Amino acid sequence: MTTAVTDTDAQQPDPEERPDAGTPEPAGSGGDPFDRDQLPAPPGAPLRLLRSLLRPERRLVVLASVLLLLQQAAIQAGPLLVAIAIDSGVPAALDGDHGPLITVAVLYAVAGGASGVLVYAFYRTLGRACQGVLRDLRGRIYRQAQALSLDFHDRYTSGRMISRSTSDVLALRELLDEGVQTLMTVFVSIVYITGLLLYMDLGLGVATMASFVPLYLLVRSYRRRAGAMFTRRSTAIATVIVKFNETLNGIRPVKAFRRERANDARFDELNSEHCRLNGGTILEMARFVVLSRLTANVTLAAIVLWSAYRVADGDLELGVLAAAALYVRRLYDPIDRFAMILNAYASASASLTKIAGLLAQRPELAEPAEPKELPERPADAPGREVVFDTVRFAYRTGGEVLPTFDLTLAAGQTTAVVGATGAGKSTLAKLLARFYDPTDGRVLLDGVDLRDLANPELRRGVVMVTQEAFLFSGTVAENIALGRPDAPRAEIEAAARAIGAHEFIEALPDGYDTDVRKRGGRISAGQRQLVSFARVLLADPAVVILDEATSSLDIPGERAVQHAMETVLRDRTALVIAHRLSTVEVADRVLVMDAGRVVEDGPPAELIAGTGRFAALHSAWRESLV
Ligand SMILES: Nc1ncnc2c1ncn2[C@@H]1O[C@H](COP(=O)(O)OP(=O)(O)OP(=O)(O)O)[C@@H](O)[C@H]1O
Repeated sequence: MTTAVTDTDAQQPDPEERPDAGTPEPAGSGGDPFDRDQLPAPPGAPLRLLRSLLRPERRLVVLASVLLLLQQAAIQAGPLLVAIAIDSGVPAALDGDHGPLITVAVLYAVAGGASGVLVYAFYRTLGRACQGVLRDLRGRIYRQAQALSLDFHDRYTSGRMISRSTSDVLALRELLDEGVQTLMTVFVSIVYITGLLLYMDLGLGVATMASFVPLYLLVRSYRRRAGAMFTRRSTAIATVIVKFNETLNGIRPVKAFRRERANDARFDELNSEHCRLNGGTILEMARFVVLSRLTANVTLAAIVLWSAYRVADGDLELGVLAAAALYVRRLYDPIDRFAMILNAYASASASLTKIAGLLAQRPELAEPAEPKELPERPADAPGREVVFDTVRFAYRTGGEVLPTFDLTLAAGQTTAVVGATGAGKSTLAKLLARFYDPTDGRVLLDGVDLRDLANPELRRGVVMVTQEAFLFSGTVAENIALGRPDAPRAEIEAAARAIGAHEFIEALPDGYDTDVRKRGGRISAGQRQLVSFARVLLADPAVVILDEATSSLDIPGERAVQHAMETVLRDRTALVIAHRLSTVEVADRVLVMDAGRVVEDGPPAELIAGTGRFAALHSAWRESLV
């Protein structure tokens, strides 16, 4: 994949968009899935994703399960010991034999202590496994974000991507941090308690099991009602994040056009929608808590009453009644937390579905299975030949931009491309940089199709410098060495010197080691361009594509950039989207584009001497300079 040495796209505001807050459609229900917050994923993808995330942590999960089984065995022994104390210990003590009662008391204390230690070990072990899952998931989303093509990003927008890696991962974290532990504990305790009740008294065990039926129905209805709400809530929060991100990305136009009030109003609307949906989920939860508590209390009362009559009839021992009351209470105790867990589960499963949809996208610009090598070239060879061979291209979301395009750029030649806005200049450059693949035809570098080149080979071959030189966090030296991170300092400095950036870099607080994002490391637009040119010089690609900045710099700044640009273009094949007369004048060849076609092509002097569009453009340019 071609390296964009400087990247403006990351800073461009997203197009205005509104991912259907509150009205989610199921995936695959027609229309462009990119208009919705949820991309379609193959059936069962969320579950497969979860399994694949858990697989590397399976040892920890098994260990945690064993610890939980032991801990629950210890804690659930309590009521049984109480029953033994009441039914055997107390009568023996009344007869003067205190042994059984003391033994039971000691066992109770030991079980309590062991349960404490085991629960700590269980939380620690499962916590480690969950952290591993989340780390893996964040890594996958990040790698996927980088792997997917520009075409994907144009449509998906960075706000949604951020929402996937923040609020959606957070939803999963909430489930994993607490929910899973509670869920496992509840499940194991149900098994133990039911088993113990059945062991102590068959009738009690069966009655308790029967009481699960209404609870199960309640849980099922809650899940059904809350599930849809959670999907809508998670879409609504994604919309809030998208809006926030868009405003921050476009903070300059926001200020320039005084959009603050209008943005506030729109943000309030989205924020309120999220709050409304959040309120709805809370109400659902309250309903569930009330109904489930009612069911639990009625069941408990019924079981105690029935058991009391059986004790009175001599059919049941008093100790067993006490133990049964304790067990049934324990059984229903986590019911409140259960609602929270179900919430966390619904929220996490909505998020997991969205993440699975994103991860299911296949990068369109895949690396070739059998990459080809570029032909050897002498060290002093001036670049490589570029051929657009019957290329046609249409963006996914628009009509054809380049209808059947043929063009050869000779090795070492600098070609300036000019033309009206929307003529297709940037599209041409992006095809050469392999940000996109042609819809039809081929782009060849020294006779090799760009699609057949492995990423490192392509990176050595073609580099594109976009308009606003983007600096990544890190030092100036690291920024220059972006295309060759292992370059020695001497070479980094040599590149900076050749470009004319050395002096200003030396004048920074820490010279080449100045962090560009820290105080004192602020670098002007012209200086950023010089750094990005030094980057290209150090990466030394055979072909360089330059999208010249339209913003005018001051005259000394412009001269410095012009000089640096000439250094970068020397001895390579260059395609420059030119906005300055001085650039066009140093080119070997000028292409005038109109509606995706080359309408004039020739050396600048020849075109200027003619009567075509470039001659007219050129004289208008000259007049504007006078
Ligand atoms: N990501 C995209 N998705 C859909 N259509 C696009 C996309 N980018 C550009 N286009 C369309 O392709 C056509 C050519 O655009 P392109 O950016 O190549 O023109 P340009 O000559 O570079 O214009 P400018 O000088 O304004 O940058 C335009 O009609 C534009 O609307």
